[in-house]
Amino acid sequence: MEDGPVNLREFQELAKRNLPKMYYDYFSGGAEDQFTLRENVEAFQRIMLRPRILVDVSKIDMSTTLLGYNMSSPILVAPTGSQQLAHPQGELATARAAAACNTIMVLSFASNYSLEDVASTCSAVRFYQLYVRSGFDAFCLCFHCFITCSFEQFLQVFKRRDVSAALLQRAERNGYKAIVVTVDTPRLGRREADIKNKMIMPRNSNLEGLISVDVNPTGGSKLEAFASETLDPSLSWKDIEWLKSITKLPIMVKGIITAEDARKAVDAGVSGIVVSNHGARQLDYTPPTISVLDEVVKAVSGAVPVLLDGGVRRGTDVFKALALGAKAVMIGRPVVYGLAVKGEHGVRSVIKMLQNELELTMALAGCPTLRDITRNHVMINYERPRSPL
Ligand SMILES: Cc1cc2nc3c(=O)[nH]c(=O)nc-3n(C[C@H](O)[C@H](O)[C@H](O)COP(=O)(O)O)c2cc1C
Ligand SMILES: CCCCC(=O)C(=O)O
Repeated sequence: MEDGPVNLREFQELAKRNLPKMYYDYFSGGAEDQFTLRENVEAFQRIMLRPRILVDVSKIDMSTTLLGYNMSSPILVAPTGSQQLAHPQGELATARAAAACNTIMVLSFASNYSLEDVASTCSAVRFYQLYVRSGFDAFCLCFHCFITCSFEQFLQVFKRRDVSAALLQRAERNGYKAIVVTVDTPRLGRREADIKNKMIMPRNSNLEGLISVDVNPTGGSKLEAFASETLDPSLSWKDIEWLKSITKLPIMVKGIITAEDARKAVDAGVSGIVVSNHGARQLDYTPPTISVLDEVVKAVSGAVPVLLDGGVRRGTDVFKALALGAKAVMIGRPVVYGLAVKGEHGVRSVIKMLQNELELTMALAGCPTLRDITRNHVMINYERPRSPL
């Protein structure tokens, strides 16, 4: 008999028992009615598998590459903020676990440990997730925009560049291999549990010395207050161009769920796209990510790798995403639950569990390598099943 949780859902139940309600609600919650939160998971359950038989599956190879970096399987760690609320070792533990599993961790802009601390804790390949932020704390001069923009536009651009540029430089210096720009968060989604709980705003080491944010101590969610002072709602496609101009690192965009935006992203010269609705924490009633993967993959037509996150809880879910054209998937909440249950060891167990499930799925579906997984291995019915009553 196995000890401890045997699947990712059981990790969630244990995490719920281990964590204070405020923190569990923050990690598990979604926006408003949480319709998309449920759908992200349930949409996977409306896709059936079409296994092929009598294929030699005595050896299964799950290894792959992303932007030229080797990975043991197509499962990455998504950026999630404030991991110290789950475990004192926070992002350090997650980074070590990702390294041990030979996968890539995307470190959140909203991490508690600094990107330097995380870099020095392990030598694995890491990406850095960036929110482009606003604020007037320090200025850097940009003559190009001074000449080409109105004064108002100039100030707009001016005010958000310094901190983002500083973070990019630090990411480069500390060996991060790509920048993942999150583009679905011009403002924070309305997370009602956080409002009720008066969610705290934990320490953000990356921003220390760069900005000081005045978070209203009497309001609802402090995280929301922090976000409204920190995130830049004027971010637009031209800023992707600017980011590209100030870093040599490849830039991926995270938060695309339409073919139209996927085409724009390719035109803007990004190196990868993450189909994501931010784990249903931003705009409620967006479609579940797995249901729009197909349209994004078609629009991109192989120009850049397409990743997916949102609701991936089973090896079969990973398989379904790959069958629909994803190069890899990312997991958000399950990692945090693993962290809350058993720190680094818990995160390792979560990643390994999903990898083992994927390996078994590939064997049972007659796919010895990732290349063997095709569109013909899935059957889709995105209609919500009717209640039998
Ligand atoms: C607690 C929490 C914090 C998150 N913080 C960030 C963040 O700082 N930056 C970001 O781009 N996405 C963030 N996300 C979104 C995740 O990167 C990812 O898109 C999402 O969690 C995937 O869905 P899943 O949790 O169902 O796997 C966060 C998600 C959660 C649950
Ligand atoms: C402003 C930081 C927000 C972190 C985040 O992205 C999330 O909680 O979903």
